[in-house]
Amino acid sequence: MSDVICVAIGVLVDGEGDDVRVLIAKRPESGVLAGYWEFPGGKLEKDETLEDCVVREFAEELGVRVSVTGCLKAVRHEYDYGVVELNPFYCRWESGELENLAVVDHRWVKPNDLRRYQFPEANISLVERVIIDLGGKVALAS
Ligand SMILES: Nc1nc2c([nH]c(=O)n2[C@@H]2O[C@H](COP(=O)(O)OP(=O)(O)OP(=O)(O)O)[C@@H](O)[C@H]2O)c(=O)[nH]1
Ligand SMILES: [Mg+2]
Repeated sequence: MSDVICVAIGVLVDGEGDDVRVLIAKRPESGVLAGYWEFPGGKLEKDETLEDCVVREFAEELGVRVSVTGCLKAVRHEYDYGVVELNPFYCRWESGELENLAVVDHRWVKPNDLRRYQFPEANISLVERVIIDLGGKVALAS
């Protein structure tokens, strides 16, 4: 089996309660998974921790400094170009203005609206997890 491609991605969260929003970014219209929406991130470099990787990717792709506040369960997915392991982290904004440096668009979306965007197949369970974590509560009958 070929090597697993190790990737760190960040779920940048802003606001709380009914105002909570998550940042998503659109991949370039050419290359792997062209035009899909994603959580910013990228491939782990040599001698780098997953947390350092996600912080570096936000700086490179969107020009902002973030910090890691938590982690989510890793997901493995087999694409035709190889097996990708996504290592997701919750992040918060620290400084800088968002710019589309290596993405073509970005949006702040309500967790429940994440399902309206086309994410890579590997992200499906992660999107559901984020919706639950960020308050996608089910109303309980009393
Ligand atoms: N960034 C990111 N990559 C994802 C997500 N979901 C997912 O399957 N991937 C896959 O993870 C792999 C690596 O991500 P990437 O293309 O962002 O890597 P990168 O920033 O280092 O880009 P580069 O290789 O052009 O330098 C790709 O195969 C991509 O399709 C996601 O939500 N965010
Ligand atoms: Mg990337």
